[in-house]
Amino acid sequence: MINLIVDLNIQGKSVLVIGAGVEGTRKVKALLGQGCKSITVVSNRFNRSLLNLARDGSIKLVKRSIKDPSILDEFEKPFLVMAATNDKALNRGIVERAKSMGILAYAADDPAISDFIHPAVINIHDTLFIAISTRGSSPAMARMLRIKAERVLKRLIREEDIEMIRLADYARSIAMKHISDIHARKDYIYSVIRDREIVDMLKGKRLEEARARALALLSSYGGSVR
Ligand SMILES: C[C@@]1(CC(=O)O)c2cc3[nH]c(cc4nc(cc5[nH]c(cc(n2)[C@H]1CCC(=O)O)[C@@](C)(CC(=O)O)[C@@H]5CCC(=O)O)C(CC(=O)O)=C4CCC(=O)O)c(CCC(=O)O)c3CC(=O)O
Ligand SMILES: NC(=O)C1=CN([C@@H]2O[C@H](COP(=O)(O)OP(=O)(O)OC[C@H]3O[C@@H](n4cnc5c(N)ncnc54)[C@H](O)[C@@H]3O)[C@@H](O)[C@H]2O)C=CC1
Repeated sequence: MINLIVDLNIQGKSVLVIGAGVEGTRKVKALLGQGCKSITVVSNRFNRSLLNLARDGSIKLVKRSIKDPSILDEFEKPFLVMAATNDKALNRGIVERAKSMGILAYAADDPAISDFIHPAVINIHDTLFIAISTRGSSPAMARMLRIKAERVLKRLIREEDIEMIRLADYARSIAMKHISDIHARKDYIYSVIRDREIVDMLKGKRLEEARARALALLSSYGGSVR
């Protein structure tokens, strides 16, 4: 299997999750922080944690014993369908039907037919995300290597690197407006992230000073902000 690793943006999109057991619940929880327009869960039973999420309005539950993939026709066309029942044939049928309707589709038990799989993710301060995928060969190894890599990466990637990501985000948004040449913008960004003074300021948590220095560097690349 060959997959293109991407970082999927589902903000403002509607998602339909089918099957609300252990995996379905995990998928719903992963979707919660993604700013989806709606998360609808269809299943013949629901656990306490999903019932609570439905009560506070975070998700919508539809209790239904599903016979076949035509269940999809009963809903407004979502952006993404995630099949997570423990019935492999049903999951496969749902994915096939969703695909034929032009909907992005995933089955928790079938990486070969899914449009994507979930890698193991190292989340560093909600700013840097490192994905580890074995492309379906061994989820357990993806998890184990995630834990191993986490120990090393959390030492290697320091707080000032994370602060630098935030500063570079600020610097490049300014550069987009004030430096017209793309090559000059690139040189400018590298001058910011390699600047010893800025690195020291970030280490010392002097964030305002670091921003000011980043702004001052603009003038050497044809831009200036008054
Ligand atoms: C294809 C994929 C589809 C997808 O879900 O996207 C998939 C499929 C399946 N997983 C199964 C089992 C397990 N999954 C885990 C754990 C994780 N599974 C994840 C991803 C993926 N799992 C995708 C491939 C990713 C890749 O290859 O790299 C992780 C990385 C990310 C996440 O899910 O968030 C997360 C770790 C997160 C973390 O800790 O960092 C464990 C370990 C444990 O629980 O301790 C086990 C038991 C041991 C084992 O089987 O390895 C089975 C049932 C097999 C059966 O019936 O026996 C299937 C179905 C099948 O393969 O048919
Ligand atoms: N992606 C991953 O990391 C993993 C995937 N899996 C796979 O995910 C699948 C689901 O596993 P679990 O969540 O542990 O199972 P589960 O038994 O906890 O949940 C299945 C859910 O689907 C519902 N369901 C089943 N048939 C239905 C129907 N016809 N109509 C309505 N609802 C129906 C059940 O009521 C239940 O809520 C399995 O096929 C398993 O192989 C399992 C472990 C990890």
